[in-house]
Amino acid sequence: MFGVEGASSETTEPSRLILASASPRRRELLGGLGIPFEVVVAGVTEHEAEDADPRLMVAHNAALKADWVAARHPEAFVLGADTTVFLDSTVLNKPASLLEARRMLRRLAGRTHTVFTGVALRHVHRGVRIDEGVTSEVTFQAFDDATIDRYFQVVNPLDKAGAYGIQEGRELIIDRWNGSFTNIMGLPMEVTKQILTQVGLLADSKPPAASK
Ligand SMILES: Cc1cn([C@H]2C[C@H](O)[C@@H](COP(=O)(O)OP(=O)(O)OP(=O)(O)O)O2)c(=O)[nH]c1=O
Repeated sequence: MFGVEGASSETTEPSRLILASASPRRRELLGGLGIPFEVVVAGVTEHEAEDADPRLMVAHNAALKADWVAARHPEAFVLGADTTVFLDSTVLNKPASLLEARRMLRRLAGRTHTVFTGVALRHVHRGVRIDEGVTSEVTFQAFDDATIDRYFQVVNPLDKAGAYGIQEGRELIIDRWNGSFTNIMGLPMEVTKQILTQVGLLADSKPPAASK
């Protein structure tokens, strides 16, 4: 986890939550919490450079998406996130073509890389600005081009950072991972739950302390 800063204040305004993301994976993961939310996609251009610091890049992009939507919905909580893959000092974002996707998978094969996700929660009227970051490590099997062909038949790599999705077809390419699985999918739920609990959108799930 990296970079925590937050504040919240009580008002009588009813709480509304917006997910600032077009990602179906983030929608599905947040939906699993059982709290109502809407989706508004931010009209921003993300900063994506191969030589960027991945920690700063995902934090910047998550904040960019959340801030854009929060400025237009100042009465709502807005959650933004950004995910990237990092190997050998290089950021691997979404591939622009199947050829680039193939090159990314060849590069990741047989190696361990890091997945970074930045999460930002905003509420303009309540002065809430919370920024969090999570990393996980993923080790790929050593596979050949025939495996990449099979993988592309089950997974669309083009909308995914690093050209893969841990949630589908992982038996073909992934050996093991360390850390949050949902971080690798695009929204680390452990930290997301913690943030939403902090601002009162989610009930504290910790069992009450035993009384003597
Ligand atoms: C590494 C990895 C990434 N991904 C996805 C998560 C993200 O959707 C995507 C990274 O791109 P992002 O820019 O983080 O997200 P997005 O463009 O899909 O959605 P938005 O910006 O509107 O929030 O890669 C997986 O689904 N599985 C994986 O294993």
